[in-house]
Amino acid sequence: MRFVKGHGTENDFVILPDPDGGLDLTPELVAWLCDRRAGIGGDGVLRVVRSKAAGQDEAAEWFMDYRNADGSIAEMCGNGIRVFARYLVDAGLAEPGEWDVATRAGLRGISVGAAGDVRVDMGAPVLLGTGEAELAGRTFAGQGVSTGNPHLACPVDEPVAGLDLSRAPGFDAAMFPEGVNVEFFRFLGDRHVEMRVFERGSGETRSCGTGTVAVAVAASLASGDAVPAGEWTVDVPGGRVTVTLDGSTSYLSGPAVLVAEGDIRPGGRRSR
Ligand SMILES: N[C@@H](CCC[C@H](N)C(=O)O)C(=O)O
Repeated sequence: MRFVKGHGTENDFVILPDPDGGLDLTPELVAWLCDRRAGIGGDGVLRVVRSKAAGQDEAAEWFMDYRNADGSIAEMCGNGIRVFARYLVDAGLAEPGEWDVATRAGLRGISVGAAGDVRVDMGAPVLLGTGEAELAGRTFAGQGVSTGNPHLACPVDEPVAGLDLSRAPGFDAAMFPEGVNVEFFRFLGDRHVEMRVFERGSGETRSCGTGTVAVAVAASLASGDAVPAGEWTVDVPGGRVTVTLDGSTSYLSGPAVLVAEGDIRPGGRRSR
């Protein structure tokens, strides 16, 4: 089985080319692939499959089958879809330009050149109301936002580097019955924030694209904007992305890098 390894602001993925949909991608296989000691290592898996073969929206030729590191399925991945697009162009499966990718959250518009950053139209964020996260005995108020998947974006006054994200934050399961990705963000300047994230199904990661959009929305509201708006610079442990909120949709721009490729030996899986 071939694989490619890539990342977007160090949110890293194992990419599995499976154009005709023949791969039986079990949760156990995903967890092993993402294991940083026994497998290849990654925050998630991107299976690259034709929409037709996956029973998805054929308005887009390709479907991003995204899985979290624990094997669970998520609707959308903002860094993953940019890496997915970079892979398609690199592999000669798509031309540089503008086209859609199908995801479980619907079609997403890609803008990709022959090299460099990739921009994705992330769609219109949906406000989910306010909630609370518990972290290391402290309670943080946050803004719930859906960017195709659920987020709780919590403003803090201190540098985010000092927060203890070694354990999953607590949250209101009645508000987020399917779980939630929790972000903590601090203002650094005019429409400029830093954030850290604890992702549902993957733990703390060095970036989360859908989370950066949720944070931009929450930061805009916290700034007094009646409607989330503006171009936001979001610093994450793995780099920097730009989020643009234009009232009707949102855009995420940032690096998408392929770093390795090779063959997977499923026989290398350890039996417990
Ligand atoms: N890292 C991703 C988000 C991946 C899915 C998330 N963990 C979930 O379960 O919703 C991103 O870049 O958006």
